[in-house]
Amino acid sequence: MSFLVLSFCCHHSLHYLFDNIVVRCDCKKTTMEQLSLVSSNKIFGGYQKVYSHQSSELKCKMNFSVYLPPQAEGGDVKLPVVFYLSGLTCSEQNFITKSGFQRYAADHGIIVVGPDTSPRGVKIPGDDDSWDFGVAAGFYVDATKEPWSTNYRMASYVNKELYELVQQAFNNVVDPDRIGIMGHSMGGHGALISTLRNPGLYKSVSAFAPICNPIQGPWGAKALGGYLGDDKSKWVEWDATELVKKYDGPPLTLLIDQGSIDQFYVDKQLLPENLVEACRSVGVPVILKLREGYDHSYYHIASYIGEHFDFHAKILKA
Ligand SMILES: N[C@@H](CCC(=O)N[C@@H](CS)C(=O)NCC(=O)O)C(=O)O
Repeated sequence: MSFLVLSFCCHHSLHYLFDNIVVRCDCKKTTMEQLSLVSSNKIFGGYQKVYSHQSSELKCKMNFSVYLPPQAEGGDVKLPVVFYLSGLTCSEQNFITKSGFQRYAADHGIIVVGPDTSPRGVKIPGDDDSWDFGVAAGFYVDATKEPWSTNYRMASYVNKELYELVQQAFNNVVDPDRIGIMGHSMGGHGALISTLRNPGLYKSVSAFAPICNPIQGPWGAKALGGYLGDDKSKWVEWDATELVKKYDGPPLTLLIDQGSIDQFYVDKQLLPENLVEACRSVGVPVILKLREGYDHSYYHIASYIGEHFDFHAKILKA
């Protein structure tokens, strides 16, 4: 069973232009010399690399992955970039070792960047007590509640620090006007809120089994309460279903991919139908693919990652 929902709207936002100018003026330049190469492996003609760097937003050392497709060799052509945000319990490794995305990134000539899922090694009491909060569960928000607010700033890390770093360190091959984002589960939600909160920053967005309406599910309530405090009026600012109702940026189509027997979908942690309903109510185009028999794992992602690269390539003109 699969179904498709499409509707259309067209908005423009001056905020985006203004925000972009502020972001670009506000940063220190990052060069390759400030990155340490952790690993480099040739795959499908390109190179899967992992770097580490000292993050100013998270105040700790972080790993991130970069796939440079064969088209990046020589450095004389500017390529699109797609960020990939992973889910709970993941590091930058899961996607690069399990999804097989490199075949499609190489076909289309797309650079792919994957951050870790939380600050690492900062040792906040209780940060590794559970798998759905703290370490490997940063939820791509900026925490405002102590003791998390100093380090747990994954939204600013991804959308400002890493976004700028990639453009600066790989400036010979990155086209700053063709940047998209995708993710899985917690990271699928991260991709959605990063796009909806920063209109125009990402030109294309897709998600596998995303948490779509975290204020309505147990994972979301635990994370948003923990990182933002008890005031639920603050939670809605980080909820994709709530944010889409207020979206006022460049035209966007959301691609959501959901396995039908995913335990977290069945348990109503993900709630994609709520997002589709919200998109419908405001005329934001959304495609929901329900994949019969697929679960929450990387077997689902590996099976459809090629379709997601086709989707991003079409929008980013790769
Ligand atoms: N640890 C959880 C599952 C966590 C989980 O499924 N994580 C997903 C993202 S939400 C994942 O990508 N796991 C890593 C992997 O499959 O490589 C459990 O035991 O129920």
